[in-house]
Amino acid sequence: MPKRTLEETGLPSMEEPLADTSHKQKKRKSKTLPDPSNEDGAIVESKESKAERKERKRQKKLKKAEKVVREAEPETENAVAPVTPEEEEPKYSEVVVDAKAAKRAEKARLKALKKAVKEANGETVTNGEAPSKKVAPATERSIGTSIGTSKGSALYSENPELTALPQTEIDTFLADNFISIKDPLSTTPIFRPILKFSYLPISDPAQLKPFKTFKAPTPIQAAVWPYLSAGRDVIGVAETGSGKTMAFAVPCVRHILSLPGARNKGARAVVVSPTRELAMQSYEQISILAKISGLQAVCVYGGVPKDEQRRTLKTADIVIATPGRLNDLINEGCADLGRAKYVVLDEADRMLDKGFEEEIRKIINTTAKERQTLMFTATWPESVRALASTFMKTPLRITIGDNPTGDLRANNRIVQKVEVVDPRSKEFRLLQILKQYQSGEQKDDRIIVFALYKKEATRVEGFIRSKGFRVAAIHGDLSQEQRTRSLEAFKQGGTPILVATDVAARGLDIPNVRLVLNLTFPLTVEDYVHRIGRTGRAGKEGLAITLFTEHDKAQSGSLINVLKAANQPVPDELLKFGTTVKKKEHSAYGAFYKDTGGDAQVSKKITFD
Ligand SMILES: Nc1ncnc2c1ncn2[C@@H]1O[C@H](COP(=O)(O)OP(=O)(O)OP(=O)(O)O)[C@@H](O)[C@H]1O
Repeated sequence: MPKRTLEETGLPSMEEPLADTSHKQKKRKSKTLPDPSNEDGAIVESKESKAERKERKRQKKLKKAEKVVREAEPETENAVAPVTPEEEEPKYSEVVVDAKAAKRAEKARLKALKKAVKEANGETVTNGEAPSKKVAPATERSIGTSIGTSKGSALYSENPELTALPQTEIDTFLADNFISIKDPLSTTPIFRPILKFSYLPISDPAQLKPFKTFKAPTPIQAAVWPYLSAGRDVIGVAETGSGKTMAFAVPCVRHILSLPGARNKGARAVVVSPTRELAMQSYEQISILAKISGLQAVCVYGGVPKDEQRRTLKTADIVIATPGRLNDLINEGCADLGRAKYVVLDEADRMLDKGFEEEIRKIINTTAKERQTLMFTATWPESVRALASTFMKTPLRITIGDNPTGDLRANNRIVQKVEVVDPRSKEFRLLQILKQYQSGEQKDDRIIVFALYKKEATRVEGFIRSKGFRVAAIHGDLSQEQRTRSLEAFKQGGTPILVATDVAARGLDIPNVRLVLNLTFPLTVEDYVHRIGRTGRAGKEGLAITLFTEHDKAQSGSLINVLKAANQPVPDELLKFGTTVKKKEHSAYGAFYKDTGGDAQVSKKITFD
């Protein structure tokens, strides 16, 4: 296994101009020769050479510190080649303009190195401050900004008001929201969560505009923003509807703004989404932030002509895309991601699953080597974890919810009802439920009915319409135009019922969906969690009804675990199908089985403003 280099740790490099004193060393030799003007021929040191001796000692110290860092770093399988600075990155020598400033900077660098060494050893660096069990003291946090950053990328310094908050407030926030931060570089969290929008490291207050209707950052936003701002690779796992899009969008814009060079000259960041509709939705949200800062975004997805996408790709700073069309455009030479250093996989477990994995690998291989890679999702099965790490550099995993191991959890504000039914009585029951939830004052309430197959969705849509309900459908047998029209009609309220396949299971953020009805159970329980996550979003309550038949019994164990973890009732008929959980299989990592006995731990409710 290759050893990690110091640059991979994000620590300042010995190769940087300030540390390069080899020319001085040569000079020193010539200056310490006997001085001909000195009669006894003794070696006389000039004032300058004293300074140089100091410099040599300092260099020795630095080397020693670097050695300790190297030895303290764990070996990782996904170690990558040292970062090569890009032409456009600022040269350290340009930043340091005079000798005094250079000295100061060098002193700070040495201090940072020492602290990083201690951190790498798992020691708490207190620097005179009271040590904390949960979040490192402020001085250490600011040192941490240099860890894991790609060269020249934006560094994060904590807002002084946040630094001044008592540690108890931080601890309470972390505990109340079940925020777990697993960092291979530090045993204690380096950064405090950004508890208020005003603590965000942004210079232009106009950038806070999109948040004016929100009370505070959601837990995932608060927890990931500092780390993403510091340039770290992050896996963010948080329940459906908890604001993950803004969690990666805000640091994305900040990252691009921190880069030198002109804007609107091509891709600096790329966000990959599994479905066209989700890509469009993320594009809309990201565009709002981007425009405020004079940045341009483009949405690249299949099923529509390429011309406009080709044209916009030439100038757009942020590319939001589905994998197939993006690869098409890369192959055509119309999408150049060579300077994209901020790479996001949204719905990451889906993107790493069979079918998408190859596409994703191709895309990531065309992005900048020294990129920052982010993965966000509400479900993080073991089957993709090892694969994910091959794309990332010492990633942190930030999990929201009382499942620090990243177990499957549904949103706790969703009431989940499971009815075990005879497959032949499903349509009858569907009709009963629609009548119950779409009568009188409730007639405009939004309901999503999930089917498994495209043909099934077409048939169910026709059946519902024949009973006099206003209904639209979204699935892969429809043209993109029809899909967009259906979704728009559902969002606007013209058709309150939407029949969908799993193309609509993930990510779609449609306000006030009253009920999600699973007419046919999905292929995986992860998909179940995403489907029901279309209701109960942004802190609201939701309802999901699932018709479960004997055909779905292979999933009963996993479903029972999800129900129990969310403190939901488990019908006896469901228990009869058994509690064995078949772990998801990945082509590269195989399957294994686990009998849980259905005793998943019960999770607690997380409050969400
Ligand atoms: N800080 C906040 N406070 C309140 N609402 C927010 C906040 N941030 C985002 N939201 C809103 O929460 C809703 C859900 O956000 P988003 O779609 O990003 O969720 P998500 O976590 O990505 O969900 P999913 O896992 O289903 O993709 C959106 O309507 C968004 O505008």
